[in-house]
Amino acid sequence: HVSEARVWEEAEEFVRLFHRENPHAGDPRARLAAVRAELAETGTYRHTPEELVHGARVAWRNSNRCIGRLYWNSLRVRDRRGLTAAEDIAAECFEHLREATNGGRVRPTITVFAPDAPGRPGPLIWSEQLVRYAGYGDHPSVTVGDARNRPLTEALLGLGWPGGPGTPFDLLPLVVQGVDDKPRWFETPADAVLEVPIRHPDGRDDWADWGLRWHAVPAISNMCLEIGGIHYTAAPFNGWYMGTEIGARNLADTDRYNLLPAVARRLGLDVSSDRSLWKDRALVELNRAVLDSFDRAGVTIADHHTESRRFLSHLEREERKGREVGADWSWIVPPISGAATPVFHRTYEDRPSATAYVHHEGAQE
Ligand code: HEM
Ligand SMILES: N=C(Nc1cccc(CNC[C@@H]2CCCN2)c1)c1cccs1
Repeated sequence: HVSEARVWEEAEEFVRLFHRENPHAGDPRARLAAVRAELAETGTYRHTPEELVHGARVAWRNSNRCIGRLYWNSLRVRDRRGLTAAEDIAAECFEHLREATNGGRVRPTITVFAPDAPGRPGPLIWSEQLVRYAGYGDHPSVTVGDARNRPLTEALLGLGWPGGPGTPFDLLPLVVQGVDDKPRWFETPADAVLEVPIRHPDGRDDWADWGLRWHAVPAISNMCLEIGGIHYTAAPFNGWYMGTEIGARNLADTDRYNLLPAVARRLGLDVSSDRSLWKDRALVELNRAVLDSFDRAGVTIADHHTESRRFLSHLEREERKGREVGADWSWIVPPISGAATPVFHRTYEDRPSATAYVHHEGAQE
């Protein structure tokens, strides 16, 4: 809950930033007076379309945990602030996926739905991402699918979803809570989700029979976009994947698909002792498989070396523009080969910003 005085403080800071970074917008004083009046009268204020676009881009530029910020100023913004009903929001989320996927040439995009307003909380998307795989099983160590999504899968079954065929990659429906509404679920249309089969680059021992796959577009849907004191509670955004997210975390973590032992066995590695570094060798091969499979499928994906170099270019360019870049070292450094990437060999200031993507209070993260 934000007090009106706090909203004005952040609104003023944002409007001044907007006019400073967009000189064609002219003198900020008239806009500041209008915002102040609207706030006094209604307890909130509406961003102009241009302010919304710039605010969403600045929030990305301020995301301290994001290594991919070089292209912050080319984010595509889909303004859907008029939508408040769950079915309309779900439909636009699926259209977002189609547009962002773009046949494999992934385009960083955000869709902004109605914000919080006094006495009228904004809509919420319960799903962490627009595309999620089911996690079935009531015992922690025995899961079919993505164990991270066991709570969402349970919630869906509780909402009447019949469940999928029971494969390790069943697509979960999207869960949306419209304004003054209960949460509802919507099956994801097949034409909105592009998936990539993961096979070994050398095709040595055929992994095809394994049935490994991952979806092409990462789209975070459970964060809140805060711009100048206004909270856009449902504003799904996507970029492209960095290979390590899939190969070193989603498919490798013991509380996810936990595939390192199986990969090692298929590679004939000695898994009897840590000293053989079998986990490390399995990680490299799995990450090579992810990058090669996405490349063959013509789907945009970044490797952690290239993305690290881009991030340092971003730091240099922001420095030249007189802006400081905040970053969270523990999230920026990739989960494999850390010291082999340039982002490892320096420190960062992890300073907060008012215009940012934040986790809803009380969220699991
Ligand atoms: C264009 C390609 C992009 C790449 C390669 C990229 C890469 C990443 C990676 C690897 C992470 C860490 C994720 C994890 O470890 O779970 C991350 C975090 C993040 N990214 Fe980016 N990103 C991109 C675009 C974007 C865009 C378009 C936005 C928003 C408009 C964004 C906002 C964020 C935020 C807010 C986080 C932190 C999430 C959290 O706190 O849980 N990124 N990014
Ligand atoms: N490439 C991406 N990855 C990403 C970005 C933000 C957040 C996340 C999900 N983070 C949570 C996971 C789960 C545990 C540790 N990481 C992924 C993007 C997603 C949306 C825009 S870029």
